[in-house]
Amino acid sequence: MESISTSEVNLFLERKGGFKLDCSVKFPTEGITVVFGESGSGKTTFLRCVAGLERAHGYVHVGNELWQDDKKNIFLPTWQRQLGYVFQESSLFPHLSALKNLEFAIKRSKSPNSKERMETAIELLGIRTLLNRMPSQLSGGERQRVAIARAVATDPHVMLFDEPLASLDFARKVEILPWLVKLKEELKIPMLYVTHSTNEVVKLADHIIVLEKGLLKASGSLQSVLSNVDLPVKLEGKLGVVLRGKVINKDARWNLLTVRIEKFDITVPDGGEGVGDSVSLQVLAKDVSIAAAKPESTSILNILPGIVTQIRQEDNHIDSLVQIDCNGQKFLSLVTNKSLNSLCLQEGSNVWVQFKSMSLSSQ
Ligand SMILES: Nc1ncnc2c1ncn2[C@@H]1O[C@H](COP(=O)(O)OP(=O)(O)OP(=O)(O)O)[C@@H](O)[C@H]1O
Repeated sequence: MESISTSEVNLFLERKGGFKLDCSVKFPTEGITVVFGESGSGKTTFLRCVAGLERAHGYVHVGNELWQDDKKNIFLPTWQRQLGYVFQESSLFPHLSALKNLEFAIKRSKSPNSKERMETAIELLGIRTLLNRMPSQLSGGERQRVAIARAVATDPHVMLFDEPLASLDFARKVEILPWLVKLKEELKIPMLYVTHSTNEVVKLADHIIVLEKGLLKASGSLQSVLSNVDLPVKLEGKLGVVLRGKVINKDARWNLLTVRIEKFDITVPDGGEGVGDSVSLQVLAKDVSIAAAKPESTSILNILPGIVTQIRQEDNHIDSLVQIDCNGQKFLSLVTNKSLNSLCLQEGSNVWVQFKSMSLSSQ
């Protein structure tokens, strides 16, 4: 089949209870596309319709897979869709060891390379030492890693995750996130990932689909959606952007890290990461301030030159949301209209952006 660079999903469904899903969206064929929204916004319904577990009207073309096209009378049942589905609960067979769970899954898959695939899955999720254990002998996080490996072992062309970390405590979530990052880097297949967790969005999302009451509120790259001042998407009620970079230096004296974000470096508190580690950082609009001239003798460690690219007045008539471009990286800053006026800020103004290192959380 011809290779395409964009996936496209158009879904329309109306439930008796009054819920309506009406969403037409495109997203990339690689990386993690997070489906984000409040409880009841239709995230799980969206995923189930993509998988064919529930039937909506529309069109489902993910990666190179055409699974539904109502105009051409195409609707593949779920078992004919080469997908891996990971649920909130691990759903492992309790009477089978981790290994037997994997073997059971590959027996049912159509992949000719199933043995190789299983090896890859075991490696990718780091579960070799867990293979002989029964699910009851695994921690919640380990169970979920085995469940993800089981899905990967079936040689899926698309991975679908429905809040896979929701039933885990914070420590287990933190433990499993790096495995998901590794999975996305190695597998290079489309992954749709349902969550309402800010931490998971910050850490995993390349692209984001935001649903609100069954309707598409926003979609695009994580950067473009979070830095949009016209239709701001809040994570846990907070506006801000996400920076991704690599640790390039550890300053043991002050317990600080230098993180390289493409074309500039920032300083953040040392959370135990090593040089070379990838980190994701959320920078909240309320923690970013703007100066018209380069601040001297300041306690703020992160100071970057930038250009004001957009300004939008907030409804409260007190603040404005300002978008600043710092060498290709967009920031948002919430400033009072009074400051906006006294600094004579307008689109195109050259400014200095500053944010405290302590306002960042590396993960
Ligand atoms: N099987 C079902 N039958 C009828 N209504 C359902 C069913 N499943 C979900 N709904 C309803 O459909 C709407 C969307 O639910 P959905 O589970 O897709 O939302 P969600 O964003 O995934 O929510 P959550 O984050 O709480 O899981 C809700 O109003 C829900 O009550």
